[in-house]
Amino acid sequence: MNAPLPPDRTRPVFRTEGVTKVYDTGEVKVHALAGVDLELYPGELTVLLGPSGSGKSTLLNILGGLDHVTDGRVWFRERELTALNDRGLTRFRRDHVGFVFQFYNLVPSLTARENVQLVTDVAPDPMDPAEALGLVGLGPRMDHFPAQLSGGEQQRVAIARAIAKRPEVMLCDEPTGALDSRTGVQVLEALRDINDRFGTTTVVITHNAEIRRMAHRVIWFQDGRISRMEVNETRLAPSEIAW
Ligand SMILES: Nc1ncnc2c1ncn2[C@@H]1O[C@H](COP(=O)(O)OP(=O)(O)OP(=O)(O)O)[C@@H](O)[C@H]1O
Repeated sequence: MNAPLPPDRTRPVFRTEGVTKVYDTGEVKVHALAGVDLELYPGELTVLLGPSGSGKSTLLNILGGLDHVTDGRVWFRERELTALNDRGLTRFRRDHVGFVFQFYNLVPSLTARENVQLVTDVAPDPMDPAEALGLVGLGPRMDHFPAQLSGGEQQRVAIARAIAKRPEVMLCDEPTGALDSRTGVQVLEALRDINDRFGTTTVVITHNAEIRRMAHRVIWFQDGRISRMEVNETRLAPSEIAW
């Protein structure tokens, strides 16, 4: 494998302009995002940090086409996501985005391979499920059911499911949140490996500040705004990160 190229910062994959999100629950209005201007670049692995409620998940859901902005605009390459209807957003998600959440959302009655196959059956240019599971180190466990796998292994099945459709972006919300540090490191290694191999633009939300050391870029949120950004001159491998 050739050494992965550094992110190309001339042509963003995502661009947001003045994104705000207000949740109006009747009695109270919650300002989840209060004007976010951001660019994310091809091949970049970005870690989002910030206190609980600072807007990280809201932004990730908007980038992934799972939620709508209240104001502002979002582009995926040349396409304006904020101009798409629900059907357009569904197609965007299906064709371009792999999601990984804190809880793995695997179907318990299906094996690892069958869980991945749910996605590969409907994707235009998928990997073989066995290949995707091999990439996350689960080749030998392909025919096991979720209940026969550890939390870290189940999360790696979820990652295999997300990458099997060869998405350009991976959006990961607390992917290690339910895991101990040893299994968490294996999950981060799988994400880093996918990012290195395929140049998949990857966003990882975490509460664990140490994880920022594996990122190309770290973005801090505070009160619905970006409060700080930092490019890592040197990155650590997940195995060098301890928490
Ligand atoms: N569906 C919703 N309805 C009302 N308020 C919401 C909804 N979703 C999120 N919020 C509020 O929006 C704000 C931002 O939430 P968000 O989940 O984006 O924060 P976060 O930084 O990801 O937090 P955490 O780290 O705890 O996951 C919070 O005040 C939250 O309570």
